[in-house]
Amino acid sequence: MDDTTLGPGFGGVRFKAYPSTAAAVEEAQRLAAAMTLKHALAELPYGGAKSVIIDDGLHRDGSDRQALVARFGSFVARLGGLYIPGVDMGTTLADMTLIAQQGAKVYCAEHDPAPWTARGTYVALQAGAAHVYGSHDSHDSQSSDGANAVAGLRVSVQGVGSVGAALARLLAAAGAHLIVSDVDSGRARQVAAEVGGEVVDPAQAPFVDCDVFAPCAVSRVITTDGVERLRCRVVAGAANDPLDSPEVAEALRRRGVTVVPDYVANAGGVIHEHARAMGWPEAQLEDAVDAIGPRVAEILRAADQAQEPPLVTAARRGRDRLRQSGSRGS
Ligand SMILES: NC(=O)c1ccc[n+]([C@@H]2O[C@H](COP(=O)([O-])OP(=O)(O)OC[C@H]3O[C@@H](n4cnc5c(N)ncnc54)[C@H](O)[C@@H]3O)[C@@H](O)[C@H]2O)c1
Repeated sequence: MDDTTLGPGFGGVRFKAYPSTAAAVEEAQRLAAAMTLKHALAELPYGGAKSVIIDDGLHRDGSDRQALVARFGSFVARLGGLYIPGVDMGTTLADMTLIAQQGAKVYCAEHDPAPWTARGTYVALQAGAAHVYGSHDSHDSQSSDGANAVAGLRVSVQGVGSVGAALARLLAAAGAHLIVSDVDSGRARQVAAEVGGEVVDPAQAPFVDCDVFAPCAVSRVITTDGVERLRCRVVAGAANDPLDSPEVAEALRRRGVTVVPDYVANAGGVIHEHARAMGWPEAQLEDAVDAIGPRVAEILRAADQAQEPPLVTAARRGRDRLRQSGSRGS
């Protein structure tokens, strides 16, 4: 749990192997802090939280996995609604149902948020591409028309799971050239065939010759050492926490690489969950997710003006919202 100023902590459950328990805890803390900012910037009534289940290789499938997820669910139930879990890398809708069966409130048990996360990431990527490369529509440099902003660009998508594959399809339909990668090489080949793209080694995904790098898998994929090796001018993807440190954000800015803040780009999924819980009509949900595009464009312009990384601008705006909301509540 990071912050509950705006409401109960809401954030996904990540099921993944870690080099140590400390590394798992650190990742959960960093991701929870990003969830706080994500909800604040998307104007949602939730706090920031995240959880990880450490994959020890013994509980990946079948009844062993079910027992582990159920145990996790009992723990969440004891928190009495303070934490609302949802899906994240490595967890499924079935896992959320199992957690709910232990008495916990969950999101994502009935509807997969991934298509909405992909849609939001897509409009965020368009906004990043329009900001750096301009829109192909000369009348409106802030055009939200994806075909105009991304047509002809080379986009490297790292991780073509639920979100990455959907994003790749949207980009291909808009005329982008796709370079796809995944540690599951069969999946990478399948998606590449579908979108008419090429496959590269996942470790090389950030460094291939491309205009946009879209991290859609694990966290902290761009490190200080990697900054000089990037060839794109835009980083915009769904992966949470893609930069290794704040220093990397500043180094990228100095190098002329625009990083679209991850927690602004990938908010489509949480907006979708809130919309379902509130019974919003489809058009209201679509509008709220598509509003990510103009929000990103605005943050990028403000960051340029302030000569700071967009992540710094976005974090300040998120904290301002928390402060305003905290003082209204007191
Ligand atoms: N699902 C959502 O709605 C949602 C919402 C917000 C943020 N995100 C973030 O987006 C990212 C992807 O989420 P997802 O739901 O698509 O997960 P997923 O588990 O469906 O897909 C992840 C994919 O990445 C691949 N992968 C794992 N490690 C990799 C590596 N080192 N290099 C390349 N590929 C690798 C996996 O094989 C898999 O195909 C995660 O960082 C997640 O936290 C997802």
